[in-house]
Amino acid sequence: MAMAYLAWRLARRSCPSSLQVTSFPVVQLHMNRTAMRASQKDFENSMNQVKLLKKDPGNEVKLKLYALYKQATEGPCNMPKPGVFDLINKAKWDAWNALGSLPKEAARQNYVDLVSSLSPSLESSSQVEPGTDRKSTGFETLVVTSEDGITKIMFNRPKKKNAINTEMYHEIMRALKAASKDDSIITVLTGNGDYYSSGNDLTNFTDIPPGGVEEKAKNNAVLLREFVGCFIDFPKPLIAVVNGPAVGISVTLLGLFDAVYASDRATFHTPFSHLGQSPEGCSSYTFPKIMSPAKALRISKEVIRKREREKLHAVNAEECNVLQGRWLSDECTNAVVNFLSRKSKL
Ligand SMILES: CCCC/C=C/CC(=O)SCCNC(=O)CCNC(=O)[C@H](O)C(C)(C)COP(=O)(O)OP(=O)(O)OC[C@H]1O[C@@H](n2cnc3c(N)ncnc32)[C@H](O)[C@@H]1OP(=O)(O)O
Repeated sequence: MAMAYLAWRLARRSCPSSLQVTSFPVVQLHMNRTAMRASQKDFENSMNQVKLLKKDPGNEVKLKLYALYKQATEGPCNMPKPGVFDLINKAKWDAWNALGSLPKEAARQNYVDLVSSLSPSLESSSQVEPGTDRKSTGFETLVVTSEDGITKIMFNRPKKKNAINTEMYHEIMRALKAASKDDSIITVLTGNGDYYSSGNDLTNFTDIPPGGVEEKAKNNAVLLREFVGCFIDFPKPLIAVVNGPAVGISVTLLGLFDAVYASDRATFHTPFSHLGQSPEGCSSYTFPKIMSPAKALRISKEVIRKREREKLHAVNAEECNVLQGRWLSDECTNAVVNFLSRKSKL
């Protein structure tokens, strides 16, 4: 696909030609137990943070925290369904049961992310006066700043071409959730260094859980669906400043932005035939239909997006289901093994 042409087309919201179809690999290597112990530690820290919250987060959030806590510690809902007049326990049962078969690992991470979005440090930062420069700490893979009504989320793994690893997926979701509630008017995503982003970090598929590659593919499909869902539901004008080459999901998500500005170093690459991947980021829906002009105002975005939100979530779910299967194919596994071992041949 001609990169400059796609940059122009994305910016002009017209639609490029067709998408190539490939799938994604899952490689059988050693499980990273340290990473799992760290997330358990984060989980325990978050449970303590909940007790320090300065204000009541409200029943909806408390029910979500309860449900994620139970899912993370006990797995799928195993309580008998309370009677209709047992309102409190029925509400708790409904919240927990709604998580279905969400893996404990994912529930634990979601619990940590939710508490982080409520944590006192973020709460105090949302009280910062407009117009002051604020660099949000608490992110390992991003630099988040907010000034003059603009919250900027900058991918900050320049040594890895801003490849998006699991931590970065969660941090981008957390930053978007905070940006949706802060005092900014618009949110801008861009990259630090010479790349905007080289897309999914291909080592994401190397820490195989006890359930094997099928569980990994399922966990990644759950992560991808939640990640893309954050972009579908983001309420404010979302702007991409593509400062350099963009690859994979960092390109396919652009169809959910309200405006895309491309520097003269920007290129847009979707290596689907090379990696064997089916579309993600709702691109199977947005790319073929992007014709309307970029909408800068929040209200017009809501008018347009609310008609499509349900459809976009359905497209996201279907893309994730297809990807979950494709990630198990030999062609994808070979493609990523070749990438990850390429330098060892030098
Ligand atoms: C769970 C949700 C899944 C959602 C699925 C999404 C679909 C996708 O996003 S598919 C697209 C995946 N991305 C790629 O295939 C790009 C892979 N990278 C490359 O082809 C090259 O690195 C690139 C052309 C981007 C840059 O090439 P160079 O300029 O030659 O730099 P290097 O290759 O030396 O890269 C420097 C450094 O970064 C590491 N790197 C870069 N991109 C990735 C990546 N996507 N995943 C993992 N690591 C990446 C690269 O390995 C180098 O690391 P070191 O060797 O340690 O220096």
